Amino acid sequence: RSVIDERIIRSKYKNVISVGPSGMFGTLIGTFQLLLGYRDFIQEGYEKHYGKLFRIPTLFTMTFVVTGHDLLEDVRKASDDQLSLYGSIKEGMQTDYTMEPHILDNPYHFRFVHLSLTRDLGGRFPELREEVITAFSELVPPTDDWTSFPAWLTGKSIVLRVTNKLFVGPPLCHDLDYNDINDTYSDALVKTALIVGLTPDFLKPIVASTLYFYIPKTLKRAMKHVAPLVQERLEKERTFGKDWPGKPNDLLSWLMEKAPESDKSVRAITIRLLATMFAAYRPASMALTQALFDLATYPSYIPELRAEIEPIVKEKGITKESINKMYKLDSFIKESLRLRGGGKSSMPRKVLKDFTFSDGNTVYTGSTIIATGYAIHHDARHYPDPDEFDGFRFARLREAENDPVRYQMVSVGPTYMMFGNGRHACPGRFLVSALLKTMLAHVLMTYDVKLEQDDGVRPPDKWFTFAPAPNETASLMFRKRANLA
Ligand code: HEM
Repeated sequence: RSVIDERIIRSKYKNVISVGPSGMFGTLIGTFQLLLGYRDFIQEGYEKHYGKLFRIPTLFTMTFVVTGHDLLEDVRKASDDQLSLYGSIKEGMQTDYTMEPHILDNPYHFRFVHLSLTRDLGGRFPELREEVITAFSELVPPTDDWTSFPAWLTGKSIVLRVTNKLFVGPPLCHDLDYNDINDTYSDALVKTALIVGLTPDFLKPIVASTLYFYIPKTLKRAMKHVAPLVQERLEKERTFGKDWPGKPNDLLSWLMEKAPESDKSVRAITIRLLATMFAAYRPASMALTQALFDLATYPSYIPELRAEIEPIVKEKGITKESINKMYKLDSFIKESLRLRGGGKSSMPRKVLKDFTFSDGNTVYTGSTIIATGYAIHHDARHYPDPDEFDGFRFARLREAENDPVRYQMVSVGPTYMMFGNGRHACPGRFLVSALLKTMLAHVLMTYDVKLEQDDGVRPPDKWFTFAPAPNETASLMFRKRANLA
């Protein structure tokens, strides 16, 4: 859209509350503030105009922030052809330039998470638990003396390995180079998307091709690992038939079988593998690292968590059923997610058709709307002492209301936005809840954990555009649990 079109569209919005920069120079500044402090406008708007729609202009886009229960419900109920998650990912991740044009016209790879992963979770749990235990024993070997491990790197490595067990299976899920490629690819995507996103449309192809070189390079590296595996599985299929004995139940098999014929090349399959991993491992690694930081920062929770976990594990071991009973642990992790996550910009939706909210405001085609999970999670209307870490907050609510479902980690709603809300709420949350509880239960049973510095100060989060991320450089200390034989 030209700048003139943009100004005409903006004039239609003059009745919607405006927050942040205004006027031509204001919007120019606003664009730079996107990188520097744009998220503060979102917070400011939320605090001043709670329950209303407000807009924040930048040079190339108009972002609308939805606040309060009723407007969030409007978004939840809207159809995909009005408000589109994929449209906003396409724009936010600049997928035409960073992944594959049209990848989000048919994101069939996500259906693996919706259909296969979640449905088979119970049956697959024992192998996942084994992978968690082996990953910890190799990456955090229990020692008699305190040993320091880089928290973010270790958290990422464990999550990549366990998730890749479900995506490509062994031995590739243990391959350090392949796991590193998944990490590098995600990092390259985020950085490239940010720069291309700030570039005017007519320059995007040029800018993308300049920056793009390390995405194809990483893709080629990944294809070198995936190609022989595809070949091997195709040969087995030719020899033993479609359902050959020992056929792995993973994303790779799923893609080889379910991808449209035009997408059966190694390249197309590898892109979908990497794209699914991008959605999965980064938020899951952040959640694990943050929960470990919280365990080390607030050690007073450890005895009560152990008192909950130990008898359950003694009776049944760590199983899908037994982790369901660990509701204090569930509460602890959920509180960590609430306090550290959500993002100032969450649940993004691209407006594909003019959309009128229940308060009468209309947003026009081409705009973007967001909610602000971080502000919601830090709002005293929803959470008393919202900036405090209260590990058993949700466990107490569950007990007080005798409601085993409403306050669990996987339950979504307008006051808990970690996994979004509505038909696009994260389908991986059932897996991630099972994984995080298994990991934390294993850590509590096997190790003592503490901060590297004995000052009780939690390593500060690092903000990247709209969302806080765990401290990347801090380490955590582990040792074999004191009374463990
Ligand atoms: C703590 C970890 C995770 C967090 C915080 C998280 C968060 C989210 C959020 C906020 C959304 C968008 C929801 C919306 O806009 O309404 C989403 C979507 C999605 N997530 Fe997750 N996620 C996590 C882990 C995972 C994992 C492990 C997987 C895969 C195994 C996964 C797969 C997906 C997919 C496929 C979508 C797109 C849903 C759709 O197509 O409708 N996520 N996630």
